[in-house]
Amino acid sequence: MSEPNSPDSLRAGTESGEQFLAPDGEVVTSEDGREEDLPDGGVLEVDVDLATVNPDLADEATVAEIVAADRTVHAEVGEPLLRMEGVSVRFGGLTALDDVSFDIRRGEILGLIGPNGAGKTTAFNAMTGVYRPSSGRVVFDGRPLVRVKRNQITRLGIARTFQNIRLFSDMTALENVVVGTDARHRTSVPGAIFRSARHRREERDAIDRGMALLEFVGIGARATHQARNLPYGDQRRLEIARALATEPKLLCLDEPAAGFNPAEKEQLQELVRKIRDDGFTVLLIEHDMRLVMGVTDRIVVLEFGRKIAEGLPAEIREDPAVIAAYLGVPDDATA
Ligand SMILES: Nc1ncnc2c1ncn2[C@@H]1O[C@H](COP(=O)(O)OP(=O)(O)OP(=O)(O)O)[C@@H](O)[C@H]1O
Repeated sequence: MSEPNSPDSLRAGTESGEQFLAPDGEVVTSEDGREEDLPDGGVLEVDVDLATVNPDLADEATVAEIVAADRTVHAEVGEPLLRMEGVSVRFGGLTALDDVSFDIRRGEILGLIGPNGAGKTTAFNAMTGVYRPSSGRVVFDGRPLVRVKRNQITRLGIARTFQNIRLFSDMTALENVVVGTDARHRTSVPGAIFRSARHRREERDAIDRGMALLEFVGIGARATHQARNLPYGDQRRLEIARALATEPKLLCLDEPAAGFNPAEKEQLQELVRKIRDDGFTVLLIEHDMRLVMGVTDRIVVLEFGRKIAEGLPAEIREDPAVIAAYLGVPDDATA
């Protein structure tokens, strides 16, 4: 499903009527294409004095340490974190995903590729709780997702970015990220209103972590810029920072390089590697084959809703079924 790539797509909910997960895990409906409201009636007050932000954030190792997720993950590194087990998704008479099985292993960057209409987005939606499989199941960190509501997915540890950038466009970059860290806060609404010591501490931590996240993705200097005024590439980075703010066990990136020039794609590769090296597991759906081949640890290939190949990038590149599926794609795009 191709998406517009202009900054105009910054406005949330441009896919009319579609529901999506807000950073606090609530389901937000944006039927009329307007920006979504603040979660929980605007409890959030982010009034940031950057002078108070941790000076240690100039140090890359400290930044990486703050950004790393503080979560218990049951899967060991290299073991399956998410399992697609014989998943089929049907829309009326159309089988968009047909008995598809594969694993995403903890600590890897898995690429999910395939020609247009192959079922990538459908698979992505099945594993992020947007679609319930017609048959088969998705198991995430040992827990079947069958009865999990969409608004629990973020809390369970799956974060995603969208083909169509979705940010709080009137908020600053830092505020956008702090909203994401807020998804993991434990303070009650009364706690927030009376600004309890715990709430103040959480707020300070959230701002520290928010700044670290912005540094991590390379836009620390733009912390106080309104999201709508950021260059397109920085908006994409901000989306990734916001997803990381929820401390996900699995980060799903849906065509993060859409609209990027070659230099930006190169930088994105570096960022995705850095995210993996910081202990996150990454699923990458991406059309740009050069980027996919250059950054992923393993690749799963779909065609007409079926898995036709799975393996290391070098194996996938040589796979006759994959080559046949991509016939017509110019050589330089697959190099
Ligand atoms: N909500 C829907 N209702 C009906 N058909 C759908 C729906 N979503 C996807 N499809 C169909 O399912 C098939 C797989 O679509 P999907 O978007 O998952 O493919 P994709 O690999 O992500 O494609 P692209 O690379 O173009 O984004 C296509 O034939 C598509 O038209």
